[in-house]
Amino acid sequence: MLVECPHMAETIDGRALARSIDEQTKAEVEALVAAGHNRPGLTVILVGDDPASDVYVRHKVKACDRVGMRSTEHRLPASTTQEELLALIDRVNASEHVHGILVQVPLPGHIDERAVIDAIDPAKDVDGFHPVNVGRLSTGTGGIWPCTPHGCIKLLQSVEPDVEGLDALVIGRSNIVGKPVAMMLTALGCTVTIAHSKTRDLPGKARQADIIVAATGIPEMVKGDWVKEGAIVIDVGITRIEGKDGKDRLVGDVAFEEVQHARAVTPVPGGVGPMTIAMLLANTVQAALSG
Ligand SMILES: NC(=O)C1=CN([C@@H]2O[C@H](COP(=O)(O)OP(=O)(O)OC[C@H]3O[C@@H](n4cnc5c(N)ncnc54)[C@H](OP(=O)(O)O)[C@@H]3O)[C@@H](O)[C@H]2O)C=CC1
Ligand SMILES: Nc1nc(=O)c2c([nH]1)NC[C@@H]1CN(c3ccc(C(=O)N[C@@H](CCC(=O)O)C(=O)O)cc3)C=[N+]21
Repeated sequence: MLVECPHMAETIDGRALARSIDEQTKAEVEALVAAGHNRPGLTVILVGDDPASDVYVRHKVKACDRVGMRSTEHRLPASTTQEELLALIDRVNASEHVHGILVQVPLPGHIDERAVIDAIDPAKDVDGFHPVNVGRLSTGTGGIWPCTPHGCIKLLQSVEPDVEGLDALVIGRSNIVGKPVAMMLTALGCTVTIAHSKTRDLPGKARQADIIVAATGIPEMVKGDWVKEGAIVIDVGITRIEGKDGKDRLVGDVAFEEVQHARAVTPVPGGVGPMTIAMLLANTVQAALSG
């Protein structure tokens, strides 16, 4: 008997794409070292003992090893003062072995995140959060691009290299994901709508979109009937919830099973997350090359 196979969306493999970017990064690291440069190095600063941040920091340090980069970790107690943190940033700004600096966010409440980001040398700001890099992205004048949004764009372009003229909906307007990804899509020629918690008729707006980037942190908020047939869906959200078996599992902002009429969709885990780390390493090599 012939069974009609229902149309399935392509699941975009973020791990595979991250691996291929890592290979390129590794080759660039070795080329720099062969040319007599200091081995590219990343410093990760973690304040406090947030377990989720701890996992990410360990992932980052392991990833540095894989591509032959130096990595240093600074784990500071939650009681660290802003002055102490700023003094550490001054030191790593000045170190010739450190090409990239990442201060894990969120920071404890008594530390002013803005002041900390502003203190990082923009040339070493591999998160792309410093106002100089934000300004460079928004004016199309280079700079270091933030990792998660850049990873989203690479995933999108792996299915559709030419997005000019397409309608894109970005859900979320944070400085680290929503705003910069909207800026990148605009630069590529998309017509971009930025939605957030005050947006009216979000499902209606989503149905118009050729591209949806969901970055809210609300598990499975993007339902099947929000997504137009043939759209491309990039799921940035990561929420840890307790599964039916009592074990933790990660869910995205998109109801993955319901959007199989899309052209392509990124999974969680295995989509944007691994790409974020690959772009961090790529940014560190970029910083080492220009330093
Ligand atoms: N894969 C990765 O590498 C990364 C994943 N993440 C994940 O991405 C998600 C977003 O992160 P981040 O941008 O930092 O989060 P923020 O909490 O800073 O921003 C969330 C955004 O979603 C909007 N929002 C909240 N509720 C709704 C709603 N009901 N309808 C529409 N919009 C809504 C908010 O709107 P408003 O501004 O009006 O409040 C806000 O703009 C999180 O799950 C986070 O864990 C983040 C970074 C990296
Ligand atoms: N200064 C700063 N820069 C950041 O880039 C930054 C940050 N602070 N704070 C926290 C968020 C979150 N983030 C992630 C990175 C990798 C995965 C990742 O690798 N995720 C895997 C799963 C990992 C797991 O199993 O937990 C995946 O989606 O497949 C997820 C999330 C970076 N962030």
